Amino acid sequence: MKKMEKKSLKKGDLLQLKITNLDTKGRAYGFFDENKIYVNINVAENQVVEGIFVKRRKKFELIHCKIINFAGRQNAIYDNIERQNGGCNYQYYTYDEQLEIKAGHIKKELDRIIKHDYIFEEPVRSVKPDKYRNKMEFSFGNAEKGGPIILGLHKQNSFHDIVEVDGLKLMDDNFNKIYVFCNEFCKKTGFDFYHRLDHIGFFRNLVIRKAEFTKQILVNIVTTTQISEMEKENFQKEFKEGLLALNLNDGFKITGILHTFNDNFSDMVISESETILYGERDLTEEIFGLKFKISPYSFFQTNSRTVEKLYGKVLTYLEEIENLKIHEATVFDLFSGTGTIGQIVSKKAKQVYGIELVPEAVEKANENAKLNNIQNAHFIAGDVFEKLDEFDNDGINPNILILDPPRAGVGEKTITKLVKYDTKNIIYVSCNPKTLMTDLMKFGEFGYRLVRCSVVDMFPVTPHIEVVGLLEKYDF
Ligand SMILES: C[S@@+](CC[C@H](N)C(=O)[O-])C[C@H]1O[C@@H](n2cnc3c(N)ncnc32)[C@H](O)[C@@H]1O
Repeated sequence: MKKMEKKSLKKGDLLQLKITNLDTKGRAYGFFDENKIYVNINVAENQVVEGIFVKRRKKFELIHCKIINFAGRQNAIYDNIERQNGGCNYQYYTYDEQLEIKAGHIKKELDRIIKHDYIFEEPVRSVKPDKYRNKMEFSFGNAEKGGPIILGLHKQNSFHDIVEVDGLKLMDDNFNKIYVFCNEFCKKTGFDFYHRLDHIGFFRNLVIRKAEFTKQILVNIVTTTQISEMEKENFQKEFKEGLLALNLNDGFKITGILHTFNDNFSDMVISESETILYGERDLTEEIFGLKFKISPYSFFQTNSRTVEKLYGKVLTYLEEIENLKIHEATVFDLFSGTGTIGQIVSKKAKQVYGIELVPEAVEKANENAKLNNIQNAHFIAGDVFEKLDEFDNDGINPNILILDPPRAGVGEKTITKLVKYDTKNIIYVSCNPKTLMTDLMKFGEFGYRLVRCSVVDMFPVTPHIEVVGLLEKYDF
């Protein structure tokens, strides 16, 4: 490898770097003169990358990278080399390697903060290592400033640039067909994409969701209202007809087409108003023998086939808690989304109460409970921290807490409130190891410690992984 003298390493230099490892966020790095240098493409250990050396936010980085030595991993390519998007950080690793590395990261982090014995179980594999996503959210934009409109994902490490993703292996063949159609269709309309800086333009996002087990697909096109009535009618008609003419595989059908309008300045996919162009607005998924209506904007785990393993783990931990008479227990399902965990658990427990921030998800949770003939699960809308007081006022106390917070974690303020229930056990489902660690430390201050945990790989090829932990209160 061509090496540079330490003193000559300066901004703009061309450098060749052998990759040492991937960090917990899936970013690859190597060392040059004992300095850690990150690269801005997806690569694996021992591969050699060539790029331009820069210093950004106190970090050393190589940009405009290309791989010049694949270290025998060339055949493991998961996504197009040039594209580098979709979060496919582990695209050069075999599935076994991915799982080992990701589980290893979690174990290392836990060992850093936990000084007692705990059980770290065998990692739970994703049912499918690719084509597993049940939701894809694309953006309209251009590949480079001034370029023509395209539909795709944001290029890795770029706020503005979009890359086309035909063939991305995170999505299945039906999603790809729909994506390709929409990408071509938008180009033919002659309408521009929404430009964030001057707030002008029409196309914003495309969201495709599916219910894996009932074979339903919802296509949701998100635009501004910057279009005349006549243009809108034509657009909607042709868009709908084009989608319905697609020949989908494996018995899947488009059961809903939605046109969402969003004139908000925020970059999030927000619905200010909607028109249903075809069929149903909601999807209905079936897991654990229960039906779940999912509205276009409510949370649902993105890997449907592995979700039973994740929730199954919660159920197993619950059933195996010593001295918990589960049939007599009141369970709090906090951060409950569409009420999936609460309803699955309700078959075992006496009562289940859920709290969820998104009112539409709560509406669906209660509707789903009715649909499934479940009478002992109730969901309320609001912030967990605030809404717990309502249960207190009604004299409702949990025997066990199940927490499945968003990436931000549970947080100190809410934990301080939760520990007052003095439950012997807490089950914590985490999608973000960083906030899991801070929350575990906080729970630790109140006498709770992790007794066992399991990582469940819901997101192959990406750096993300779910962790299910069982906490127990011990006597000081
Ligand atoms: C990881 S999801 C879990 C959802 C559900 N348990 C499931 O598996 O489908 C986290 C949920 O927490 C909700 N949420 C975020 N912040 C919240 C808060 N402060 N209070 C209540 N719910 C919140 C989100 O809307 C989201 O539905």
